[in-house]
Amino acid sequence: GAHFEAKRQVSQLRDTYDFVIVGGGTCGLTVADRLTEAFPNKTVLVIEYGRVEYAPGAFDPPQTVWGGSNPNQASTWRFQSLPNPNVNDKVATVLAGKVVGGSSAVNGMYFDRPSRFDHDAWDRAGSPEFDASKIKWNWDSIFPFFKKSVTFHEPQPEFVKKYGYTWDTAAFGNSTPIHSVLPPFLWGDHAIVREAWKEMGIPVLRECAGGDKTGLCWIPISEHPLTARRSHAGLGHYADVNATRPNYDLLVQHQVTKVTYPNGLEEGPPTVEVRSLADNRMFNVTPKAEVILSAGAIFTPSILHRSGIGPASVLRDAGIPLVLDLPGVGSNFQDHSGPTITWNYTLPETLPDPTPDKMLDTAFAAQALKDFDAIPARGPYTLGMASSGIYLSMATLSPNGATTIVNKIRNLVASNNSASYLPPDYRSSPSMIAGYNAQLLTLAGFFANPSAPSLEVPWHTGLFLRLFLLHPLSRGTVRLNKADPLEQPIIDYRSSSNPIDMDIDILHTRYMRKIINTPTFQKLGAVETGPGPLAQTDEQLAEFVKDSYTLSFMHPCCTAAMLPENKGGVVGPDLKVHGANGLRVVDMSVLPLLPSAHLSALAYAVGEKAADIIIQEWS
Ligand SMILES: Cc1cc2nc3c(=O)[nH]c(=O)nc-3n(C[C@H](O)[C@H](O)[C@H](O)COP(=O)(O)OP(=O)(O)OC[C@H]3O[C@@H](n4cnc5c(N)ncnc54)[C@H](O)[C@@H]3O)c2cc1C
Repeated sequence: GAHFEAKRQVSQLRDTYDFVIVGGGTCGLTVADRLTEAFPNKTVLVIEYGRVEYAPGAFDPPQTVWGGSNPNQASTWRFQSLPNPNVNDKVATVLAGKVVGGSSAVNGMYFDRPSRFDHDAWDRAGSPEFDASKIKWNWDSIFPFFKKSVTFHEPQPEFVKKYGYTWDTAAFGNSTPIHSVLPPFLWGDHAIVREAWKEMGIPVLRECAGGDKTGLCWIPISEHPLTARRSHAGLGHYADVNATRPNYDLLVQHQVTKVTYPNGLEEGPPTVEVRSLADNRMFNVTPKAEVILSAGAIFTPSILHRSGIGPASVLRDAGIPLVLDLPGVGSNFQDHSGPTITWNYTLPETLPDPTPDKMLDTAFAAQALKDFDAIPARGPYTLGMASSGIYLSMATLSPNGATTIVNKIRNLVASNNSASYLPPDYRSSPSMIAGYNAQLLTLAGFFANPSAPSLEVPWHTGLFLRLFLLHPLSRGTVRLNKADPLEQPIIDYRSSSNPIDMDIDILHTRYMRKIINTPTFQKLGAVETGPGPLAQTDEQLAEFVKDSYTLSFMHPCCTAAMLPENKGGVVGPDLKVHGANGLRVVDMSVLPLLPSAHLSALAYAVGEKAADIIIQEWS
């Protein structure tokens, strides 16, 4: 099922649809699958910008196993942000899938889940306004949908023995053609860093997908257990189900430009304006039931902006007539980011075999290809971007540091000064300021909580560790490009615009560099190269952080947040846009806060829960 055809082209569109889903990505196809399954008599149209493509995995041949991004990757958007003045004017590069399957078809396949605290915070952030809603997004309410959203395949006993894999099947539902595995191969040095982490006192956890994840985790990757080829939404939620769903239509290579309310916002669902990429022809589709925006955290706010739904001042500036003033649209932008520490082993001959440089050996590389094409597949090409990760709370890795940071955040809120760190174009919005203050207090609570992670470090192979700032305090924006509003929006990360983020990055660096002194690293003659032994003061470490900073780990989110309107929210717990009838958002825009995990497992779970909400409403 790796290659598949779009079922219906534009000439075959039906006269009417019940649901129109904008964006055939991770969330959009999950919802489409569930709606067409639950409602055989209702029709669903998914409109997708990209096309149907084979989507290779993170290391699908013929590329080398250690080199950069996959040259065979399915189509992606590549966005360049504005420069970030607080990080040496660096520009973030952020990708997103432009293909059926969306970002699940191009991502690194690392398949971790957030912690229970992330989800419990969503409910708290919506309180008291959302308290009356029957729909909850706390951990207990979303966990069943995490389980439902993936089929986990237990590793073969030989690999359990070889690598020491552990897991808990109770965390998985195993009823969906979205697959995850612990890979049948790890590079020799994978065990080195795991061992060093244990020596640092980091607890080893049996399973991290059940809500509790402060410790050292095995992380599954999203691929098929037999072929080791990428498992993604375009396969699991379209190709694998579509033959039995005459009510499921997919229209590829079409861009949704905007939604309109010809009879006013009360009279939904809106009309969807569509542009054919082949000939620029424009046409409209008006569903009977709902429009669901699932274009991702960068394009969903752009569609809303073009529709006149967004911050009044921003729309005025862009020359777009205001339909609905919602300051949160394209605001509250967040992404994971962080510095990278590096080292050398001065006794490299003692590293356990095999190491990735073996791929330069013709016989080893040829065998790797053969192993990848075997059933079940084996060897280095079965890997995703990482298979282990640590998730540590600030209160554990630096109790004093955490107290200082928590106090700084609380003082910032108490002194009414937090707005000065917000983007200028929403600094004066009372709802955005109220929402930001509530978020800051929630994050202070995370940092004080010994069980809520603040730092993630995923691990694969090599001589570097990337230190993910899981909960940034800085907020950015996604705004229309006035020169060409149909193309890429202007993305402003504003990284470290709240200086406390830099304090946290420094604290994470100070902690993680201790790995060099562990017995395992010392046995290998490990020498720190970044930050390097000369960097000791906060000022020196700040320079290191800026120099080595990755501004985006490709997890843009939160630009149409599930929050009350008076806290800068765009959607309610039912995912309906505040004040706009028949319009929902279901994608990574709706997160109020970045979670302590990469986003794809969460995107599937949000899609599953959203589908459940919609099904209940229309049953
Ligand atoms: C390179 C990369 C690496 C990543 N690595 C990981 C990882 O290892 N692990 C992990 O968990 N997460 C990872 N992520 C993040 C994760 O995959 C995404 O956050 C998640 O898949 C987003 O899901 P979504 O449904 O919000 O959006 P998407 O899956 O991106 O779907 C949006 C869809 O909307 C379509 N679209 C956009 N605009 C329009 C329009 N106007 N009209 C019609 N269609 C439109 C797009 O083409 C796309 O198909 C990575 C992401 C990227 C890009």
